[in-house]
Amino acid sequence: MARILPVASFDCVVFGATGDLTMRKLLAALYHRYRDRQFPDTSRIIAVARSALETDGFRMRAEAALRQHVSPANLDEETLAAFLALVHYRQVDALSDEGWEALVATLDERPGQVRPFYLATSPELYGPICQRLARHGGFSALSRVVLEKPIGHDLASARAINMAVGEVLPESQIFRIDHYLGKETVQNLLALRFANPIFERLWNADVIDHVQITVSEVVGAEGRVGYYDRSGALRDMVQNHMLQLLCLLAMESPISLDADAVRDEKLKVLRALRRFEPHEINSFSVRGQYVAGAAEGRPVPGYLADIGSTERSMTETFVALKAQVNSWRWAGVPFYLRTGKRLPRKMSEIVVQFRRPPFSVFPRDQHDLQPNRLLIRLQPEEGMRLEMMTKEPGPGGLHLRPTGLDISFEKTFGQRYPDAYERLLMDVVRGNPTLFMRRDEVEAAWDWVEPVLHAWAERPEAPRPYVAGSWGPTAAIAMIERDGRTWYEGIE
Ligand SMILES: NC(=O)C1=CN([C@@H]2O[C@H](COP(=O)(O)OP(=O)(O)OC[C@H]3O[C@@H](n4cnc5c(N)ncnc54)[C@H](OP(=O)(O)O)[C@@H]3O)[C@@H](O)[C@H]2O)C=CC1
Ligand SMILES: O=C1O[C@H](COP(=O)(O)O)[C@@H](O)[C@H](O)[C@H]1O
Repeated sequence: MARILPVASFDCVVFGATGDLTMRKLLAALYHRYRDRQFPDTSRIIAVARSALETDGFRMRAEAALRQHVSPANLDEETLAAFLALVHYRQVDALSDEGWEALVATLDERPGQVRPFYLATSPELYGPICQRLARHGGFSALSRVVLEKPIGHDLASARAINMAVGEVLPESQIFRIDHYLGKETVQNLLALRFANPIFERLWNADVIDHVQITVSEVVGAEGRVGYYDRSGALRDMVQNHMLQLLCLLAMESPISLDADAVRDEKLKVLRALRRFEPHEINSFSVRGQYVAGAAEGRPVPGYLADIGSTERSMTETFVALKAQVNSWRWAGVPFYLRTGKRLPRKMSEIVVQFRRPPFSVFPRDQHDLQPNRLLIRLQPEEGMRLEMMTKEPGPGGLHLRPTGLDISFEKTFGQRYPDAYERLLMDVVRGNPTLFMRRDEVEAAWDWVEPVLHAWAERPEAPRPYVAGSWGPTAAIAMIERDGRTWYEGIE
């Protein structure tokens, strides 16, 4: 059974409360934690945005969002009503000086509460919000500020944001969230690697041939087109989620699970990533953009139609990269990263492919020996599978075939677990930053992706088209096949 460890009473101020992230994820996350009685009734959720709303009007929106995003099995009317009673709305424009005193006065009604400020707004507002909160006396020793990803648009803007926030708060009170770090299987990577010596002994270039990380989505850019068209897949997914996964796979054992010990090791990986030279970009990266095709059996428009544009857009909705970590452990082991919208299915998977046997006693013309693979599935149905060659049971000679040793977390542990936002929000209240990104990590990640962004910006050719519902441009397949390898298309 998952143990629910209660947290202290808090006033969680959510900036960007009328936005997509709050409505789809944050309210539902807080509701679930309340339903499990993880936080007391003395807590409050103070929703903030520019929209002219009263608390009652916001509660109606919040209720509609919860009915849409919480499964009926988890939505009971009494708990819903009690949860909504904890929600309050304050109208504040982050860029004006009005409304702050009233907001701070609300917080000062309960000075002993933990004060998370969740900034679910565009990153340009992180500095102004923190500076105004400081000026109006909104921060206490129990405050923590949560910054959503991406932090900035490039290295310079990330540094500027980190600087502006760092001027008014110490690093220990800044929580840069990457919700992938809150996913069950992602945390399980630490257990897999550092609680199981059988894997750790094999975790190096002597035994591992290559690693693949795929985060594929069926959805297009719809709903968030303004943001997405300025961002693209490299900034939206690779700079943060995918590099964090790569770090957890490639890092050395931390000296403890202390937040800085873990983050120090991740930082070393980011700094060890081989930087791309401009002339290598075409060999080591592919960018694509979906055109009309199909998703889940239905026709869907292309990206340009989704963003309502008749002109070409240079925004990539797909990216594939071949990364390399310059270290003794990983020398010569490519890490292939691939992510995109409008791919055939929603799946986040890591494939660790081991080397082939150096010599086979089984005649080649009769036995196709597949390499061992460790598949780590983040979603859907979190779990792991070790693929091994086994003899088909029964008489009739020796026939080999790949078989999987499976661990499905749901089947094994059989219960609902808090999702990433639920877990990370509770970590914020506890003041535990282990699963959050430190400033230097974010900047090192930008530093690595920037040469790709620059090289793409300088090239006149648009991202390569791919049909919605396919696995991206054929150039991405060619990129890995040039190395004699193939993309793994997911556990069936
Ligand atoms: N949506 C998602 O799935 C994810 C989002 N993120 C990140 O979360 C953040 C929010 O994203 P998302 O919810 O999609 O964005 P939205 O555009 O949907 O929402 C933005 C919110 O900010 C508010 N806002 C805008 N300007 C101001 C201002 N001057 N003062 C106060 N509030 C303001 C808006 O409300 P109003 O107009 O009423 O002021 C709205 O509530 C972004 O940084 C994004 O990158 C990260 C991961 C996933
Ligand atoms: O941060 C983001 O993540 C989502 C994908 O998250 P997942 O938990 O559903 O895998 C992505 O759709 C979005 O574009 C991006 O901003």
